[in-house]
Amino acid sequence: MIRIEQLHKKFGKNKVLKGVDLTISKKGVFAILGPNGSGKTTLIKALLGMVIPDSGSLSVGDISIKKDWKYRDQIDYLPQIANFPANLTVKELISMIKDLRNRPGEDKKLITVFKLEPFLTKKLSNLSGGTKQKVNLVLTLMFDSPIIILDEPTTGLDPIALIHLKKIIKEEKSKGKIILITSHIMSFVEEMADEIVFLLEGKVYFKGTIEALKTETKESNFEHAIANLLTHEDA
Ligand SMILES: Nc1ncnc2c1ncn2[C@@H]1O[C@H](COP(=O)(O)OP(=O)(O)OP(=O)(O)O)[C@@H](O)[C@H]1O
Repeated sequence: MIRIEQLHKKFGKNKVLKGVDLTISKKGVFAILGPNGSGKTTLIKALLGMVIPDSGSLSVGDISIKKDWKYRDQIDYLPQIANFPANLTVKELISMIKDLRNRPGEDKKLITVFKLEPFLTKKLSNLSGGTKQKVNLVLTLMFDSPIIILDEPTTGLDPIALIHLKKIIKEEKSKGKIILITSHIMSFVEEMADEIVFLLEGKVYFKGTIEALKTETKESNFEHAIANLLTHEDA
């Protein structure tokens, strides 16, 4: 259960979140969408305690974020840009993250799925972008937490890795988890998301299923339905 009420956040004069209300009470995949700079990452970071809101309340699993930081242990988070320590090997990084989280972590299956064995002893600075993203995914998905937050998970992935990622997301969903995803790849969103949360002008402009969005915008095509929301902004 995630509950966000009247969340406000500005950076200097830039008011990014202007009263976001969002409740997610059931399992499923929720796509946080919105144009560049609409505050998707800021919202996610607020949920993780990495951005301190100016006002509003956030709770995860009935625990208010302000009162107790232990809630973070329930969340597995994939950052949009992973800044890995350049001189560590993949193996060293995986073991460091396990130590930091003080949890065992099921990395072996993920390493096999993403074919990372040949890279385990390689330094992170020597990996390609897509391989780094696969490592990023292993670090996130190895801990079986009830909430998963993936910020642009498809970045740099080849088609085979993408198929595996989609399979993993579906498996995690079937375990009853809440999965939040941001992505600009509409085909990925359409295939994966149970609900869309569309941020615009600092608020949740639309929340509902893809079918509901299509009905509301009178568009049978998902990409056009999203574009329709944006056209309304310009109007
Ligand atoms: N630490 C920060 N300091 C100053 N401004 C920031 C900071 N973080 C984000 N912003 C600004 O807040 C706004 C929202 O950024 P955010 O990264 O949340 O958007 P986004 O919806 O995730 O965008 P994108 O789709 O491009 O990833 C942008 O104008 C950004 O420049």
